[in-house]
Amino acid sequence: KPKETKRGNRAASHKFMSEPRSHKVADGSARKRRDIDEDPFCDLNVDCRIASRRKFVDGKEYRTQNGQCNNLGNFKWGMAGVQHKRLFKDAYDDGKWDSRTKSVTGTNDRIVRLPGARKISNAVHATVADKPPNTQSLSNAFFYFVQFISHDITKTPLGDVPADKDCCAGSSEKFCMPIRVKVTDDFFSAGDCFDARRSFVVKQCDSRSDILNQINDITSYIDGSMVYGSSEAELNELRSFIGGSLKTSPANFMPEAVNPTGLECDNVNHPDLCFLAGDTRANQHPGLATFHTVFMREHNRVAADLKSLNADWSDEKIFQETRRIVVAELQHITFKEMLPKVLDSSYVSQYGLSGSYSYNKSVDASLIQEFNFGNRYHTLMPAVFDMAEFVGSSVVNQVSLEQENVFRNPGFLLRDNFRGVDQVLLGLVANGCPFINGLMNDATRNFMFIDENGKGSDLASINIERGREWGTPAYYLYRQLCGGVTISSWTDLAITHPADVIAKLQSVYASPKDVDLWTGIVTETAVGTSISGPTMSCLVAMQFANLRNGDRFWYETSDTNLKFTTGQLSELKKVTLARVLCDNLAVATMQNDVFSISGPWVDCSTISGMDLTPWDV
Ligand code: HEM
Ligand SMILES: [Ca+2]
Repeated sequence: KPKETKRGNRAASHKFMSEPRSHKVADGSARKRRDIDEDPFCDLNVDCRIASRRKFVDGKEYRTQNGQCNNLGNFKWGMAGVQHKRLFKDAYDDGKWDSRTKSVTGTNDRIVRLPGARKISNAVHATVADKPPNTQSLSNAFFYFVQFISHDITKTPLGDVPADKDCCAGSSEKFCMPIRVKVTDDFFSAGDCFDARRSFVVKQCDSRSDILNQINDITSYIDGSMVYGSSEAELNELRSFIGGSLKTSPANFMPEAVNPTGLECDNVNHPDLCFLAGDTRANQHPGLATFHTVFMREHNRVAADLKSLNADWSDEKIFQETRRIVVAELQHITFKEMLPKVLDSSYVSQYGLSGSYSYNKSVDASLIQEFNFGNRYHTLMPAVFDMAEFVGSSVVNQVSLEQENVFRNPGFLLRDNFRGVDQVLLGLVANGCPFINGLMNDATRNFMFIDENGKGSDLASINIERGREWGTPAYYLYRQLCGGVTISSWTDLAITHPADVIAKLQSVYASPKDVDLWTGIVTETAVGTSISGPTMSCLVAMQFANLRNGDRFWYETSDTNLKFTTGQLSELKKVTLARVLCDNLAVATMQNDVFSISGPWVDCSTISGMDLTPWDV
């Protein structure tokens, strides 16, 4: 049973990020991140007409593992390892890579610096009491599923800092990004420091410039890369090579990692269990790890059914067909169940997220760096983590834990003789996530990833500093781009931000044009019953539209070589997350809509799902 501990006190200097894995360049070799600044993709020209660049099994085409040649004219669009795109020119101080630090109120002769990240975090994002529940009845299952899908889309690797170099002690290592606490507050003392690192970077391909850009470690397409990995090598570690299935550990859990380095399993209270998934962040939280477990099981469930329908299929054929089905389920659930709660229906229709699909080969699905901030829904983080069980016909919380004891602690899934995963899921569906506003609970603002001294870190400060070190321009430009609104005075924010928030922003920033993108968008008032303000909605909708329209393998494709049959597609469209959960967990009762806590709980047998008979070919 995992140990449960108490909150600790303050941080002095604390390493909280996982170690980077070596960056795999296109030729398959691995080089240390700190040695690279050329982008190996810039001069690479892959001709997608060559069959070996794509993936064929028995003459049928499937997605490549790293996303290569999804777009036949531009092999690297949406592929793992490619640069993030920018909507605007960078805002680096030197136009190349120096973090954005200057206020617009300064001049060349008299530079005014932006307020420190922790200062903004304290003034704008701090909660005095735990946040009230949201008014939309959104469940914690919603929160962790949004994270699960976000981990299909973006993962920005960090640069490497040698273990003997201490960024907080003033090391001049290239990728050091110490975030310093300048004034003593309720949790930290002046002089404390979050030992963060800058993201890994490569030179922009345009040879006239030395501008450095961040890259995506994973495929941006919604292709289940968090389940299957973003390279053949990662996938090979996960496959059993028997009957198309994925490896498991006892009681049908994900396999345990041989080498847990960099896999976010280092909670000081339970460091000895670490699952291996397609994404390195799977162990970050038991809620997230539960979805990883469910979709690994779903893969194996579907693979077993396909094998019994088609006894002559090879392991490879069953594997690829199953992956294709599971990816279709993920795409369907994301667009039919998740996005309508993330975005107001006006954005869903304006960006064509619900209409009929037609592939557009000129759409680049690679990650838009500003979406990365738009999609950091960290302000919805629940203060506590509940595990629940059925008692009679009601779901009752059994264990309630402080989040910081749960982070990076996947052992909860095995609790109670392996019933933990079911209890986590019931807890996620039965309990609501907090109100949507720019405030963060202490768990992520003060106690994230505590070390043995109970010392944690501040995700709000990190998100703000991350935007600056990426040279992401300030919020006001995106408000202009997305809403056509020019921000020149504080009152111009009144359309999007409540008065008390504007006052908080004004208490730290010298100008409304200084407001950092993440801070600006998470403090916007959400549109309708969604969880996103107008600028956030626009950034999120833009990326999801690209992920759909720019994906040649989208599950609704009508391409004769790639499409599902009409019978298959109509079965796939019956899938709901509730059904997937019923099929893969030891629960007999579920809500039809697991993203809402408003119920009712119904017998799993009444929740319809897909019938695989149309795959009997
Ligand atoms: C269990 C709760 C969560 C924890 C502990 C957590 C923690 C973190 C951390 C430590 C980072 C890296 C920050 C940086 O160095 O820049 C991060 C990034 C991110 N988070 Fe979360 N997060 C959580 C939930 C979520 C949720 C619900 C979403 C919703 C979509 C989300 C979206 C993102 C995104 C998009 C990034 C940037 C990913 C990248 O490209 O590297 N997170 N999160
Ligand atoms: Ca992906």
